[in-house]
Amino acid sequence: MTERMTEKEQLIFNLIQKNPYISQQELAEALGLSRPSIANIISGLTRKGEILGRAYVLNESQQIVCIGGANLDRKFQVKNKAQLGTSNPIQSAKSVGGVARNIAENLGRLGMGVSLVTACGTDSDWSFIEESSTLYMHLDQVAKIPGKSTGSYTAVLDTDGELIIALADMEVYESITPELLQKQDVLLSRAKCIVADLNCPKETLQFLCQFARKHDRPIALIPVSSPKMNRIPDDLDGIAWLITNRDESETYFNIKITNEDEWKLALEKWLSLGIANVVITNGKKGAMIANNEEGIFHMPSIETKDILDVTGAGDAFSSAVIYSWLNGKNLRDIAKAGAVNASKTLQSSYTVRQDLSAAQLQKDMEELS
Ligand SMILES: Nc1ncnc2c1ncn2[C@@H]1O[C@H](COP(=O)(O)OP(=O)(O)O)[C@@H](O)[C@H]1O
Ligand SMILES: O=c1[nH]cc([C@@H]2O[C@H](COP(=O)(O)O)[C@@H](O)[C@H]2O)c(=O)[nH]1
Repeated sequence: MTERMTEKEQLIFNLIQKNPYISQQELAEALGLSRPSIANIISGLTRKGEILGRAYVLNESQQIVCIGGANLDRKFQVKNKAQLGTSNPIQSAKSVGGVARNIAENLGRLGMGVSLVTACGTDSDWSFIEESSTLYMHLDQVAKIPGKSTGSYTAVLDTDGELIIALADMEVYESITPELLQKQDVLLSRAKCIVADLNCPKETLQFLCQFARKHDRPIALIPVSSPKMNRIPDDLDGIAWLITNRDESETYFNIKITNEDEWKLALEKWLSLGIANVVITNGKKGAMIANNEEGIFHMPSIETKDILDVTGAGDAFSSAVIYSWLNGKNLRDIAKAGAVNASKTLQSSYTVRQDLSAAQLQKDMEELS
């Protein structure tokens, strides 16, 4: 039988119950007792089994908060020339994807503390994503929306692996509203960096950019496809990073990038909108990176043989850029880390390379220079 609590023990017990984070000093002041007597009473409560332990409240300021898509990716590759209007024999594969989730996994594997904020259904697709992601990121802030399907991306490929059609069911991300994110204001206001993909609705991205400005937090925007470029916030002033590919920049500015001068001009256009650092990747042609202090650099792509799967190369690039920037590297090294991580990801059949770690990326950078 448990021993009864004394009157003072009961008072302290009630105060701790109301506020589990109350300090001994605060208890002492509230009850007009000395701090050592509070300590004695607390050990009495512990001995009696009324207090089981003390929780550590972690300062989450080191978290990178990734906001956006967590999809189930399905790949269907036809075995013979594709024929419309009939059934085609295929080989199928499924894996976890979604730009924000892919970046969160890359950063988690690189040893950073990461939280993913997304919306999902209460279905088996989410269980699969959760199981594959949980080792690399916190998933406590995921909003489960009953009746909605978890996001999915389905690619139908021809016999050489070229895309015939991709089908994107991303409706659930309409639930990533400013109201949903307001509930995460503590997490967001302490974030080491906010990374948002354009699966989020425009008003959410506008809210995040304003929030980042108000709380002086760096924010990186990552487009996911050309059609979603109309979600780019109207006011880009003070955005820390925008990492786009050629198509997305062409769509946004309604231009064509056919040579290095046009490529540079597009970077200058982004910088003139007030973004601090910009990247435009261009497949095999590499990437151009720029900011107002260091200028514009071209980082050629790394010659990559034995490409197994192109999915995730862009996300690997973006992740290594954010990681190297947070580690204080200069623009050239940042771009190089991006190119190296993308090249190694192309040689992996996984969307996020399974051998990625901070030490491995460092080794790859030394090998490929
Ligand atoms: N065929 C390739 N060979 C070597 N590197 C590549 C190749 N394709 C892409 N990359 C690397 O991946 C980066 C992103 O590729 P890109 O196709 O521009 O992005 P996304 O996949 O987002 O469309 C490039 O800047 C380059 O470093
Ligand atoms: O509208 C979207 N399309 C595609 C993706 C994701 O983008 C990744 C494919 O990237 P890439 O296009 O770089 O291969 C996949 O994991 C897919 O889930 C996404 O988040 N949103």
